[in-house]
Amino acid sequence: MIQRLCVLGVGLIGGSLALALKRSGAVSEVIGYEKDPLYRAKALSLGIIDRAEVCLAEALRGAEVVVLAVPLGGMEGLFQQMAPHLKPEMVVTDVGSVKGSVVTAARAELGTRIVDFVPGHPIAGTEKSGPEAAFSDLFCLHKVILTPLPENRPGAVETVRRMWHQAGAEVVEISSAYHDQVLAGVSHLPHVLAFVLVDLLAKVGEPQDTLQFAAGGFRDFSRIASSDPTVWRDICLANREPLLALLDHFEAELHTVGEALRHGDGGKLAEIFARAKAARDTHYNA
Ligand SMILES: NC(=O)C1=CN([C@@H]2O[C@H](COP(=O)(O)OP(=O)(O)OC[C@H]3O[C@@H](n4cnc5c(N)ncnc54)[C@H](O)[C@@H]3O)[C@@H](O)[C@H]2O)C=CC1
Ligand SMILES: O=C(O)C(=O)Cc1ccc(O)cc1
Repeated sequence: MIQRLCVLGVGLIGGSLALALKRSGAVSEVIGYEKDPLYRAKALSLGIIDRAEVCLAEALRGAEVVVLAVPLGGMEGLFQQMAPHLKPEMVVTDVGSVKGSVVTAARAELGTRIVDFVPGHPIAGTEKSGPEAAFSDLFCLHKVILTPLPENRPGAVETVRRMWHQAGAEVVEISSAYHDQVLAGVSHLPHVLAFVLVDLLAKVGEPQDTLQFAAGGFRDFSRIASSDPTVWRDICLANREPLLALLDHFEAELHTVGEALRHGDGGKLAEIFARAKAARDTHYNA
């Protein structure tokens, strides 16, 4: 049982974690540190947090576990501001979608307290944001990736592992470098593609005219283009190297498709489409 949890950034992910832990009885009290006054009030009225603090030192006081749940661009500043207020045995974790940049910032700012910072990333979310979008089931049966550091105190890793387990998630551990490479492919590039396609369609015609003719496939593919632009700007910048490498690769593959179309090469198109269908079916329909 966590006696006091401090959530920095009470939006979709921070809010959902607080609700999940409250529902399972895994936390006694949740303190919220949230920069947006409207979100602060909403999180209180929805019962996501028990107390809102506008002073970071006050928010951290007496917390057993601190969770950074702000967009990636805000992580380094928070590490810097929180460092003087961290007490021994206070466990700190984050939910950022990129791990290398968060680990670099934590190492730069936390000094010896790095032993109790355990990087994390729930592989669950939606295209919505803010406390009103939070719900207690979000992490049920979803994976949470931890990328523990060699410096970590084993007890700190165990505390974070137990917290996510109590929120309903399955916890796995991998390295932060591998995490960032894999997530560039299964999450970051797909979001970029969805944003770019919807932007392109919006530029060439009035969306209300053209989207009325879209079927379910377009709705499925484009849903993530409704995600928060700040959150996604930060993710792309934080993971720019793996994302750029993959984008180059993707451009080359698109060029191959373009050439096949230009030459009426149906065999090539069918070969690519069949390989993709087999890979997806094997994973989802197994
Ligand atoms: N959206 C998603 O589906 C997922 C997001 N993540 C990660 O979770 C983190 C949060 O994302 P969301 O919950 O989606 O965003 P969100 O926009 O719903 O929540 C972020 C909250 O942090 C607050 N905030 C921003 N800067 C702050 C600061 N310096 N101090 C205090 N509060 C601050 C915002 O006002 C907002 O309420 C991001 O790092 C993102 O990469 C991880 C998994 C899934
Ligand atoms: O909306 C969706 O389906 C997502 O893909 C949510 C999501 C967004 C960011 C993450 O780091 C993890 C999951």
